[in-house]
Amino acid sequence: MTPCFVAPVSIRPGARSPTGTTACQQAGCLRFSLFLPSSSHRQNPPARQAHRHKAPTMLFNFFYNRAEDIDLDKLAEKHPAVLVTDLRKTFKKRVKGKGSDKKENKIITALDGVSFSANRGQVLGLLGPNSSGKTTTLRCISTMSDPDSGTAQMFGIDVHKDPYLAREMLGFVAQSAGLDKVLTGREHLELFADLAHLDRATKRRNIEAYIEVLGLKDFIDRQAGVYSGGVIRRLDMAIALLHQPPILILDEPTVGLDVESRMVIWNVLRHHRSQGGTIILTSHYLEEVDVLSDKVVIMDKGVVIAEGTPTELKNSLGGDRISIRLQEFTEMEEAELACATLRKRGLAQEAIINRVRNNTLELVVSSSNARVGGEIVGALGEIGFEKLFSFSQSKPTLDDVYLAATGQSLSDADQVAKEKRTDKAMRQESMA
Ligand SMILES: Nc1ncnc2c1ncn2[C@@H]1O[C@H](COP(=O)(O)OP(=O)(O)OP(=O)(O)O)[C@@H](O)[C@H]1O
Repeated sequence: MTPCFVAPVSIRPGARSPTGTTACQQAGCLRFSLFLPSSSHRQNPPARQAHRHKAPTMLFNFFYNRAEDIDLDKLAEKHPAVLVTDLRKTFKKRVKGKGSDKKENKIITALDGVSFSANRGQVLGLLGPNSSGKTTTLRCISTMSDPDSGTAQMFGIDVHKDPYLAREMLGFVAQSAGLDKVLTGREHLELFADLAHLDRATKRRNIEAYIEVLGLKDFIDRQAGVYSGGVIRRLDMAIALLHQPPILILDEPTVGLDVESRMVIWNVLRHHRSQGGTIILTSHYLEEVDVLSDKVVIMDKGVVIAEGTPTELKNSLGGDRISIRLQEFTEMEEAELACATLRKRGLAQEAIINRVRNNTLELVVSSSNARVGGEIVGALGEIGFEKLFSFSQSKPTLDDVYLAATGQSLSDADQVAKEKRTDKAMRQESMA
Protein backbone atom coordinates (compact mmCIF):
# COMPACT_ATOMS: atom_id res chain seq x y z
CA MET A 1 0.00 0.00 0.00
CA THR A 2 1.37 3.40 -0.88
CA PRO A 3 1.21 5.67 2.11
CA CYS A 4 -1.19 8.39 1.11
CA PHE A 5 -2.23 11.22 3.30
CA VAL A 6 -5.57 12.93 3.28
CA ALA A 7 -5.80 15.83 5.70
CA PRO A 8 -8.38 14.62 8.15
CA VAL A 9 -9.23 17.03 10.88
CA SER A 10 -7.66 20.16 12.19
CA ILE A 11 -6.38 20.71 15.68
CA ARG A 12 -8.79 22.77 17.62
CA PRO A 13 -7.23 25.19 20.03
CA GLY A 14 -8.93 24.44 23.31
CA ALA A 15 -10.31 21.17 22.01
CA ARG A 16 -13.55 20.18 23.68
CA SER A 17 -12.56 16.67 24.45
CA PRO A 18 -10.31 15.45 27.23
CA THR A 19 -7.39 13.18 26.68
CA GLY A 20 -8.20 9.91 25.00
CA THR A 21 -4.64 8.95 25.27
CA THR A 22 -3.09 5.55 25.25
CA ALA A 23 -1.27 5.73 28.51
CA CYS A 24 -0.70 2.04 28.74
CA GLN A 25 2.88 0.96 28.96
CA GLN A 26 2.76 -2.78 28.83
CA ALA A 27 -0.64 -4.11 29.75
CA GLY A 28 -4.23 -3.21 29.08
CA CYS A 29 -4.86 -2.22 32.69
CA LEU A 30 -2.43 0.67 32.38
CA ARG A 31 -4.21 1.98 29.33
CA PHE A 32 -6.41 3.97 31.64
CA SER A 33 -3.69 5.45 33.78
CA LEU A 34 -4.00 8.84 32.14
CA PHE A 35 -7.65 8.81 33.04
CA LEU A 36 -6.77 8.42 36.69
CA PRO A 37 -5.30 10.94 39.13
CA SER A 38 -1.49 11.33 39.17
CA SER A 39 0.34 9.81 42.12
CA SER A 40 0.59 13.09 44.05
CA HIS A 41 -3.11 13.67 43.55
CA ARG A 42 -3.89 10.11 44.61
CA GLN A 43 -2.13 10.77 47.90
CA ASN A 44 -3.34 14.33 48.30
CA PRO A 45 -6.40 15.01 46.23
CA PRO A 46 -7.22 18.71 46.15
CA ALA A 47 -10.49 19.49 47.92
CA ARG A 48 -12.01 20.82 44.72
CA GLN A 49 -11.57 17.48 43.04
CA ALA A 50 -12.20 15.22 46.01
CA HIS A 51 -15.62 14.16 44.81
CA ARG A 52 -14.02 12.56 41.78
CA HIS A 53 -12.35 9.89 43.84
CA LYS A 54 -15.42 8.44 45.45
CA ALA A 55 -15.88 5.35 43.31
CA PRO A 56 -14.58 3.79 40.12
CA THR A 57 -17.94 4.54 38.55
CA MET A 58 -16.92 8.20 38.69
CA LEU A 59 -14.21 7.49 36.12
CA PHE A 60 -16.13 9.09 33.33
CA ASN A 61 -16.69 12.21 35.41
CA PHE A 62 -13.01 12.99 35.82
CA PHE A 63 -13.21 15.56 33.13
CA TYR A 64 -14.75 18.96 33.07
CA ASN A 65 -13.67 19.51 29.48
CA ARG A 66 -11.98 22.62 30.75
CA ALA A 67 -9.63 22.79 27.78
CA GLU A 68 -12.44 24.12 25.63
CA ASP A 69 -12.43 27.33 27.68
CA ILE A 70 -8.74 27.90 27.03
CA ASP A 71 -7.59 30.32 24.36
CA LEU A 72 -4.48 28.52 23.12
CA ASP A 73 -3.63 31.30 20.66
CA LYS A 74 -3.37 33.77 23.52
CA LEU A 75 -1.42 31.41 25.76
CA ALA A 76 0.96 30.51 22.92
CA GLU A 77 1.88 34.20 22.55
CA LYS A 78 3.26 34.23 26.09
CA HIS A 79 4.35 30.66 26.72
CA PRO A 80 6.05 27.82 24.87
CA ALA A 81 3.81 24.82 24.21
CA VAL A 82 6.03 22.70 26.44
CA LEU A 83 8.50 24.03 28.99
CA VAL A 84 10.52 21.69 31.15
CA THR A 85 12.58 23.30 33.89
CA ASP A 86 15.24 21.59 35.96
CA LEU A 87 13.48 18.22 36.21
CA ARG A 88 15.07 15.85 38.70
CA LYS A 89 13.98 12.30 39.34
CA THR A 90 15.54 9.45 41.27
CA PHE A 91 14.45 5.87 41.76
CA LYS A 92 15.20 3.47 44.57
CA LYS A 93 16.16 0.03 43.39
CA ARG A 94 16.77 -3.12 45.42
CA VAL A 95 20.08 -4.62 44.37
CA LYS A 96 22.36 -7.33 45.75
CA GLY A 97 24.90 -5.81 48.12
CA LYS A 98 28.63 -6.12 47.50
CA GLY A 99 30.06 -9.28 49.00
CA SER A 100 26.75 -10.48 50.43
CA ASP A 101 23.46 -11.88 49.21
CA LYS A 102 21.52 -9.31 51.16
CA LYS A 103 19.66 -6.77 49.05
CA GLU A 104 20.19 -3.08 49.64
CA ASN A 105 18.70 0.13 48.27
CA LYS A 106 20.49 1.82 45.42
CA ILE A 107 19.54 5.33 44.29
CA ILE A 108 19.34 5.71 40.52
CA THR A 109 19.39 9.25 39.18
CA ALA A 110 17.23 9.14 36.06
CA LEU A 111 16.98 12.92 35.55
CA ASP A 112 19.54 15.36 36.87
CA GLY A 113 18.25 18.82 36.01
CA VAL A 114 16.65 18.50 32.58
CA SER A 115 15.43 21.73 30.94
CA PHE A 116 14.16 22.43 27.42
CA SER A 117 11.24 23.99 25.61
CA ALA A 118 9.22 23.47 22.44
CA ASN A 119 7.11 26.12 20.77
CA ARG A 120 3.69 25.59 19.28
CA GLY A 121 3.88 23.84 15.92
CA GLN A 122 7.35 22.44 16.59
CA VAL A 123 8.56 18.85 16.61
CA LEU A 124 11.10 18.30 19.37
CA GLY A 125 13.18 15.14 19.08
CA LEU A 126 14.66 13.70 22.28
CA LEU A 127 17.70 11.68 21.38
CA GLY A 128 19.86 9.57 23.64
CA PRO A 129 21.02 6.03 24.30
CA ASN A 130 19.15 3.54 26.49
CA SER A 131 18.83 4.67 30.10
CA SER A 132 19.59 8.31 29.32
CA GLY A 133 16.26 9.41 30.85
CA LYS A 134 14.06 10.01 27.78
CA THR A 135 11.08 7.92 28.91
CA THR A 136 11.25 9.32 32.44
CA THR A 137 11.15 12.85 30.97
CA LEU A 138 8.08 12.00 28.88
CA ARG A 139 6.39 10.36 31.86
CA CYS A 140 6.98 13.50 33.94
CA ILE A 141 5.61 15.80 31.21
CA SER A 142 2.54 13.62 30.70
CA THR A 143 1.78 13.46 34.46
CA MET A 144 2.32 9.71 34.69
CA SER A 145 5.26 10.27 36.99
CA ASP A 146 5.94 13.04 39.50
CA PRO A 147 9.45 14.53 39.45
CA ASP A 148 11.37 14.96 42.72
CA SER A 149 11.77 18.61 41.78
CA GLY A 150 11.48 20.90 38.77
CA THR A 151 8.45 21.71 36.68
CA ALA A 152 6.82 20.80 33.39
CA GLN A 153 4.40 23.24 31.80
CA MET A 154 2.07 23.12 28.82
CA PHE A 155 1.20 26.56 27.52
CA GLY A 156 2.15 27.97 30.93
CA ILE A 157 0.03 25.47 32.87
CA ASP A 158 1.97 23.46 35.44
CA VAL A 159 1.10 19.87 34.59
CA HIS A 160 1.63 18.59 38.12
CA LYS A 161 -0.50 21.31 39.70
CA ASP A 162 -3.31 20.82 37.22
CA PRO A 163 -2.92 17.31 35.82
CA TYR A 164 -6.54 17.00 34.67
CA LEU A 165 -6.28 20.01 32.44
CA ALA A 166 -2.85 18.92 31.20
CA ARG A 167 -4.23 15.52 30.24
CA GLU A 168 -7.00 17.13 28.23
CA MET A 169 -4.32 18.82 26.17
CA LEU A 170 -2.12 15.86 25.34
CA GLY A 171 -2.08 12.63 23.42
CA PHE A 172 0.42 9.95 24.43
CA VAL A 173 1.81 7.02 22.50
CA ALA A 174 3.84 4.79 24.81
CA GLN A 175 6.66 2.44 23.81
CA SER A 176 4.31 -0.51 23.73
CA ALA A 177 0.56 -0.46 23.37
CA GLY A 178 -1.78 -2.28 25.73
CA LEU A 179 -4.67 -3.05 23.42
CA ASP A 180 -7.46 -5.39 24.41
CA LYS A 181 -6.96 -8.50 22.29
CA VAL A 182 -10.65 -9.31 21.97
CA LEU A 183 -11.79 -5.84 20.93
CA THR A 184 -11.60 -4.83 17.28
CA GLY A 185 -9.73 -1.74 16.22
CA ARG A 186 -13.00 0.10 15.69
CA GLU A 187 -14.24 -0.86 19.16
CA HIS A 188 -11.03 0.56 20.62
CA LEU A 189 -11.55 3.82 18.78
CA GLU A 190 -15.18 4.04 19.86
CA LEU A 191 -14.31 3.32 23.48
CA PHE A 192 -11.65 6.00 23.59
CA ALA A 193 -13.79 8.51 21.72
CA ASP A 194 -16.44 7.98 24.41
CA LEU A 195 -13.92 8.32 27.19
CA ALA A 196 -12.89 11.57 25.53
CA HIS A 197 -16.53 12.71 25.50
CA LEU A 198 -16.51 13.44 21.78
CA ASP A 199 -19.93 14.34 20.46
CA ARG A 200 -21.47 11.87 18.04
CA ALA A 201 -20.63 13.74 14.84
CA THR A 202 -17.03 14.50 15.85
CA LYS A 203 -16.57 10.91 17.01
CA ARG A 204 -17.72 9.48 13.68
CA ARG A 205 -15.76 12.00 11.63
CA ASN A 206 -12.50 11.60 13.55
CA ILE A 207 -12.66 7.81 13.68
CA GLU A 208 -13.21 7.53 9.93
CA ALA A 209 -10.53 10.15 9.19
CA TYR A 210 -7.84 8.42 11.25
CA ILE A 211 -8.74 4.98 9.92
CA GLU A 212 -8.15 6.44 6.47
CA VAL A 213 -4.91 8.33 7.08
CA LEU A 214 -3.33 5.61 9.17
CA GLY A 215 -4.15 2.95 6.57
CA LEU A 216 -6.25 0.88 9.01
CA LYS A 217 -9.22 0.11 6.74
CA ASP A 218 -8.32 -3.54 6.12
CA PHE A 219 -7.79 -4.31 9.80
CA ILE A 220 -10.19 -2.12 11.72
CA ASP A 221 -12.97 -4.69 12.11
CA ARG A 222 -10.65 -7.51 13.16
CA GLN A 223 -9.76 -8.27 16.75
CA ALA A 224 -6.60 -6.51 17.95
CA GLY A 225 -5.10 -9.82 19.03
CA VAL A 226 -4.24 -10.66 15.42
CA TYR A 227 -2.61 -7.32 14.59
CA SER A 228 1.04 -7.02 13.56
CA GLY A 229 3.35 -4.61 15.41
CA GLY A 230 2.93 -1.95 12.71
CA VAL A 231 -0.88 -2.06 12.82
CA ILE A 232 -0.89 -1.98 16.64
CA ARG A 233 1.27 1.11 16.59
CA ARG A 234 -0.94 2.81 13.99
CA LEU A 235 -4.07 2.06 16.00
CA ASP A 236 -2.36 3.36 19.12
CA MET A 237 -1.57 6.54 17.25
CA ALA A 238 -5.18 6.90 16.07
CA ILE A 239 -6.37 6.58 19.68
CA ALA A 240 -3.93 9.26 20.83
CA LEU A 241 -5.03 11.63 18.05
CA LEU A 242 -8.79 11.06 18.26
CA HIS A 243 -9.43 14.13 20.38
CA GLN A 244 -6.97 16.23 18.33
CA PRO A 245 -4.72 17.20 21.21
CA PRO A 246 -2.54 20.31 20.81
CA ILE A 247 0.41 18.37 22.26
CA LEU A 248 1.36 14.89 21.15
CA ILE A 249 3.97 12.88 23.04
CA LEU A 250 5.45 9.75 21.50
CA ASP A 251 7.96 7.33 22.99
CA GLU A 252 9.82 5.69 20.12
CA PRO A 253 6.84 5.67 17.77
CA THR A 254 8.47 3.72 14.97
CA VAL A 255 10.79 1.31 16.74
CA GLY A 256 10.82 -2.09 15.02
CA LEU A 257 8.29 -1.06 12.37
CA ASP A 258 8.34 -1.86 8.66
CA VAL A 259 9.11 0.96 6.24
CA GLU A 260 5.47 1.37 5.18
CA SER A 261 4.18 1.84 8.74
CA ARG A 262 7.02 4.20 9.47
CA MET A 263 6.18 6.37 6.44
CA VAL A 264 2.49 6.46 7.40
CA ILE A 265 3.40 7.60 10.92
CA TRP A 266 5.84 10.23 9.64
CA ASN A 267 3.12 11.65 7.36
CA VAL A 268 0.61 11.82 10.19
CA LEU A 269 3.13 13.56 12.43
CA ARG A 270 3.96 16.09 9.73
CA HIS A 271 0.29 16.80 9.22
CA HIS A 272 -0.27 17.22 12.95
CA ARG A 273 2.53 19.76 13.06
CA SER A 274 1.19 21.63 10.02
CA GLN A 275 -2.09 22.05 11.91
CA GLY A 276 -0.28 23.76 14.78
CA GLY A 277 0.25 20.66 16.90
CA THR A 278 3.36 20.35 19.03
CA ILE A 279 5.12 16.99 19.09
CA ILE A 280 7.68 15.63 21.52
CA LEU A 281 9.13 12.33 20.40
CA THR A 282 11.96 10.08 21.42
CA SER A 283 13.73 7.88 18.95
CA HIS A 284 16.81 5.76 18.52
CA TYR A 285 16.72 6.40 14.78
CA LEU A 286 19.01 9.32 14.11
CA GLU A 287 17.71 9.91 10.61
CA GLU A 288 14.13 9.99 11.92
CA VAL A 289 14.95 12.70 14.45
CA ASP A 290 16.98 14.57 11.84
CA VAL A 291 14.21 14.53 9.24
CA LEU A 292 11.21 15.20 11.50
CA SER A 293 12.49 17.51 14.21
CA ASP A 294 12.63 21.29 14.26
CA LYS A 295 14.62 21.05 17.45
CA VAL A 296 16.75 18.27 18.91
CA VAL A 297 17.62 17.72 22.55
CA ILE A 298 20.36 15.17 23.13
CA MET A 299 20.38 13.49 26.53
CA ASP A 300 22.98 11.41 28.27
CA LYS A 301 22.88 10.01 31.81
CA GLY A 302 19.93 12.17 32.83
CA VAL A 303 21.27 15.50 31.57
CA VAL A 304 20.90 17.51 28.36
CA ILE A 305 24.25 17.55 26.58
CA ALA A 306 23.26 19.42 23.40
CA GLU A 307 20.26 21.33 22.08
CA GLY A 308 19.44 23.11 18.82
CA THR A 309 18.10 22.57 15.33
CA PRO A 310 19.59 19.53 13.58
CA THR A 311 21.51 21.85 11.23
CA GLU A 312 22.84 24.03 14.06
CA LEU A 313 24.02 21.00 15.98
CA LYS A 314 25.75 19.46 12.99
CA ASN A 315 27.33 22.75 11.89
CA SER A 316 28.63 23.35 15.40
CA LEU A 317 30.99 20.44 14.84
CA GLY A 318 32.99 22.13 12.10
CA GLY A 319 34.17 20.10 9.12
CA ASP A 320 33.77 16.60 7.70
CA ARG A 321 34.12 13.44 9.75
CA ILE A 322 36.69 10.79 8.98
CA SER A 323 36.60 7.43 10.66
CA ILE A 324 39.70 5.23 10.40
CA ARG A 325 40.32 1.72 11.64
CA LEU A 326 44.04 1.18 11.41
CA GLN A 327 43.87 -2.60 11.75
CA GLU A 328 41.21 -5.17 12.47
CA PHE A 329 42.37 -5.16 16.12
CA THR A 330 44.16 -1.89 16.82
CA GLU A 331 46.29 -1.60 19.95
CA MET A 332 45.80 1.53 22.05
CA GLU A 333 49.48 2.58 21.59
CA GLU A 334 49.09 2.38 17.81
CA ALA A 335 45.93 4.51 17.88
CA GLU A 336 47.62 7.08 20.14
CA LEU A 337 50.67 7.27 17.85
CA ALA A 338 48.46 7.80 14.79
CA CYS A 339 46.39 10.42 16.59
CA ALA A 340 49.47 12.35 17.75
CA THR A 341 50.97 12.30 14.23
CA LEU A 342 47.81 13.67 12.60
CA ARG A 343 47.48 16.38 15.23
CA LYS A 344 51.14 17.38 14.89
CA ARG A 345 50.79 17.76 11.13
CA GLY A 346 47.62 19.83 11.53
CA LEU A 347 45.57 17.37 9.49
CA ALA A 348 42.78 16.96 12.04
CA GLN A 349 40.98 19.71 13.92
CA GLU A 350 39.90 17.11 16.44
CA ALA A 351 40.86 13.49 16.94
CA ILE A 352 39.17 11.06 19.33
CA ILE A 353 40.01 7.41 19.91
CA ASN A 354 36.74 5.47 20.00
CA ARG A 355 37.48 2.66 22.46
CA VAL A 356 34.15 0.90 22.03
CA ARG A 357 34.85 0.47 18.32
CA ASN A 358 38.19 -1.21 18.66
CA ASN A 359 40.16 2.05 18.99
CA THR A 360 38.89 3.57 15.78
CA LEU A 361 40.16 7.09 15.07
CA GLU A 362 37.30 9.59 14.78
CA LEU A 363 38.55 12.80 13.16
CA VAL A 364 37.08 16.19 12.34
CA VAL A 365 38.80 17.64 9.27
CA SER A 366 38.51 20.81 7.22
CA SER A 367 35.81 20.36 4.58
CA SER A 368 37.44 23.09 2.44
CA ASN A 369 40.56 20.96 1.85
CA ALA A 370 39.47 18.41 -0.78
CA ARG A 371 42.76 16.51 -0.51
CA VAL A 372 42.75 16.11 3.28
CA GLY A 373 41.72 12.43 3.05
CA GLY A 374 44.70 11.62 0.82
CA GLU A 375 47.08 13.58 3.05
CA ILE A 376 45.92 11.65 6.12
CA VAL A 377 46.37 8.29 4.39
CA GLY A 378 49.88 9.42 3.29
CA ALA A 379 50.84 10.53 6.81
CA LEU A 380 49.67 7.24 8.33
CA GLY A 381 51.60 5.32 5.65
CA GLU A 382 54.80 7.11 6.68
CA ILE A 383 54.50 5.81 10.28
CA GLY A 384 53.90 2.22 9.21
CA PHE A 385 50.16 1.94 8.54
CA GLU A 386 50.34 1.41 4.78
CA LYS A 387 47.20 -0.69 4.59
CA LEU A 388 44.29 0.68 6.56
CA PHE A 389 41.51 -1.70 7.63
CA SER A 390 38.79 0.88 6.89
CA PHE A 391 38.45 4.54 5.98
CA SER A 392 35.27 6.59 5.59
CA GLN A 393 34.57 10.29 5.15
CA SER A 394 31.17 11.95 5.59
CA LYS A 395 29.32 15.12 6.54
CA PRO A 396 28.56 15.41 10.28
CA THR A 397 25.50 13.55 11.59
CA LEU A 398 23.63 13.81 14.89
CA ASP A 399 25.59 10.76 15.99
CA ASP A 400 28.75 12.83 15.61
CA VAL A 401 27.25 15.48 17.90
CA TYR A 402 26.77 12.79 20.52
CA LEU A 403 30.21 11.36 19.85
CA ALA A 404 31.87 14.76 20.25
CA ALA A 405 30.12 15.30 23.58
CA THR A 406 30.62 11.86 25.10
CA GLY A 407 33.46 10.09 23.29
CA GLN A 408 31.25 7.24 22.03
CA SER A 409 28.58 6.88 19.35
CA LEU A 410 24.92 6.51 20.22
CA SER A 411 24.73 2.93 19.06
CA ASP A 412 27.78 2.02 21.13
CA ALA A 413 26.32 3.74 24.19
CA ASP A 414 23.05 1.88 23.56
CA GLN A 415 24.90 -1.41 23.52
CA VAL A 416 26.68 -0.65 26.79
CA ALA A 417 23.39 0.40 28.47
CA LYS A 418 21.54 -2.67 27.16
CA GLU A 419 24.12 -4.95 28.71
CA LYS A 420 23.46 -3.31 32.09
CA ARG A 421 19.66 -3.29 31.89
CA THR A 422 17.67 -6.45 31.26
CA ASP A 423 14.39 -6.59 29.33
CA LYS A 424 12.70 -7.69 32.52
CA ALA A 425 13.97 -4.62 34.41
CA MET A 426 12.77 -2.35 31.59
CA ARG A 427 9.30 -3.93 31.69
CA GLN A 428 9.08 -3.56 35.45
CA GLU A 429 10.18 0.08 35.30
CA SER A 430 7.66 1.01 32.64
CA MET A 431 4.88 -0.48 34.80
CA ALA A 432 6.01 1.35 37.94
N1 LIG B 1 10.49 2.69 37.71
C1 LIG B 1 11.80 2.66 37.76
N2 LIG B 1 12.46 2.08 38.78
C2 LIG B 1 13.80 2.06 38.86
N3 LIG B 1 14.61 2.61 37.93
C3 LIG B 1 14.03 3.21 36.88
C4 LIG B 1 12.60 3.27 36.72
N4 LIG B 1 12.32 3.92 35.55
C5 LIG B 1 13.51 4.25 35.01
N5 LIG B 1 14.53 3.82 35.80
C6 LIG B 1 15.97 4.02 35.57
O1 LIG B 1 16.16 5.37 35.18
C7 LIG B 1 17.12 5.47 34.15
C8 LIG B 1 16.50 6.19 32.95
O2 LIG B 1 15.51 5.34 32.38
P1 LIG B 1 14.61 5.76 31.13
O3 LIG B 1 13.64 4.66 30.87
O4 LIG B 1 14.05 7.11 31.36
O5 LIG B 1 15.70 5.85 29.99
P2 LIG B 1 15.49 5.92 28.41
O6 LIG B 1 16.46 6.90 27.89
O7 LIG B 1 14.05 6.16 28.09
O8 LIG B 1 15.89 4.48 27.95
P3 LIG B 1 15.18 3.55 26.84
O9 LIG B 1 15.53 4.13 25.53
O10 LIG B 1 15.79 2.21 27.08
O11 LIG B 1 13.70 3.56 27.13
C9 LIG B 1 17.57 4.05 33.85
O12 LIG B 1 18.78 3.82 34.55
C10 LIG B 1 16.48 3.18 34.41
O13 LIG B 1 17.00 1.94 34.82
